[in-house]
Amino acid sequence: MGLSEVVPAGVLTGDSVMKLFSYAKEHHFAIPAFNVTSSSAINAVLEAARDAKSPVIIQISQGGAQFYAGKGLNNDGQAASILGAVAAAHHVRNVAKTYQVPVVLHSDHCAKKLEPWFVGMVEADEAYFKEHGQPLFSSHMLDFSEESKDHNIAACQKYLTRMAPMKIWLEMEIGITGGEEDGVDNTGVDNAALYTQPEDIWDIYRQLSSIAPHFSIAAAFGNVHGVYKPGNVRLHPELLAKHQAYVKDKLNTNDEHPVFLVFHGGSGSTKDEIKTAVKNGVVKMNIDTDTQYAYWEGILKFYKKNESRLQGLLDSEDKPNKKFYDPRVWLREAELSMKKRVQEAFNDLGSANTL
Ligand SMILES: O=C(CO)COP(=O)(O)O
Ligand SMILES: O=C[C@H](O)COP(=O)(O)O
Ligand SMILES: [Zn+2]
Ligand SMILES: [Zn+2]
Repeated sequence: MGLSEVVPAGVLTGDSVMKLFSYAKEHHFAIPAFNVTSSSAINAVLEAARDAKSPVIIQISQGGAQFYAGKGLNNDGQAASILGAVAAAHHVRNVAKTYQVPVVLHSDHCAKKLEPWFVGMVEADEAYFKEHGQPLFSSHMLDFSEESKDHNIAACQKYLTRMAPMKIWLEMEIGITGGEEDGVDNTGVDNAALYTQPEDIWDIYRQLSSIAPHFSIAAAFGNVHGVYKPGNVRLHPELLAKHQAYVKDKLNTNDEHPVFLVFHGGSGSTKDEIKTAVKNGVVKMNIDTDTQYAYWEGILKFYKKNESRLQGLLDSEDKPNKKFYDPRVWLREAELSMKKRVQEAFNDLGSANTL
């Protein structure tokens, strides 16, 4: 049975999200999550998913959401980031069905200082739920990994309880993703925090599963946002096996992978690292840096190829250059280049041809 018989096309919510992640775990593949900052990037991701016959996760960060609404807007109280996230969500909802792929619509890292952004999105979910019987988003990430473990878990419990009636998925982070995210600079963080312990996973699993089953854990195994010189990042996805075994033992279940795990900092990872992570129950891998670069590279190549036609309104023979500087032309090159990198991720994670 293909995935298209299990979940519908378009934005998934509630039980469908659980069905998708369970199906992925059962069939040993994961779904890539791409950060987007514009409708152009969203369309590129959807086009790639359609052509690769893959489900896909589209996610927006707080900064990405602010950009989506417009950097010219005031972001006091996260107003622009809330507005942008809602606008992006509506764009995805409006077009996803026509691309005929199942889409998980997700919001990325939300540190404590950005909490009003999270609350604003949940309010939008509640309003949408009142009208349509389902939330606006499929899932949200709450990233209180900078706080104490108890504080982190308590915050997740609070929001999971609020989201449970709408069956919104919650992704939480424990341990720390190195590098940078939304102005949180984790470049100098203590090494031990980059690797989560199995006991921590169990504490989280125990305390969240008592509220609702719709949650996943982004456990740190050396992950870093961004791409660095080879050798600088030490990823240990094999550690994830220990988490699964520990929870399996505590639960006394036959399920080899009781925990839904998330892989942050997917860019620059080797095919082997990705394979090992998926083998150990990772169902979602985030990719931003590599697709950002791919998008840019499309423009770079286009510019180099057509440099002489991109210097003014008219060329040296006074012929119009309109066909070269029209944003639909060079942004399309960006989209096609991004599409290629997105499709590479479907292949790496095994989600291609699962529909
Ligand atoms: O984890 C990510 C977004 O949350 C993406 O990380 P990369 O930019 O390293 O791919
Ligand atoms: O958290 C990491 C993602 O790559 C989002 O990045 P951003 O905060 O620069 O939008
Ligand atoms: Zn984080
Ligand atoms: Zn991340």
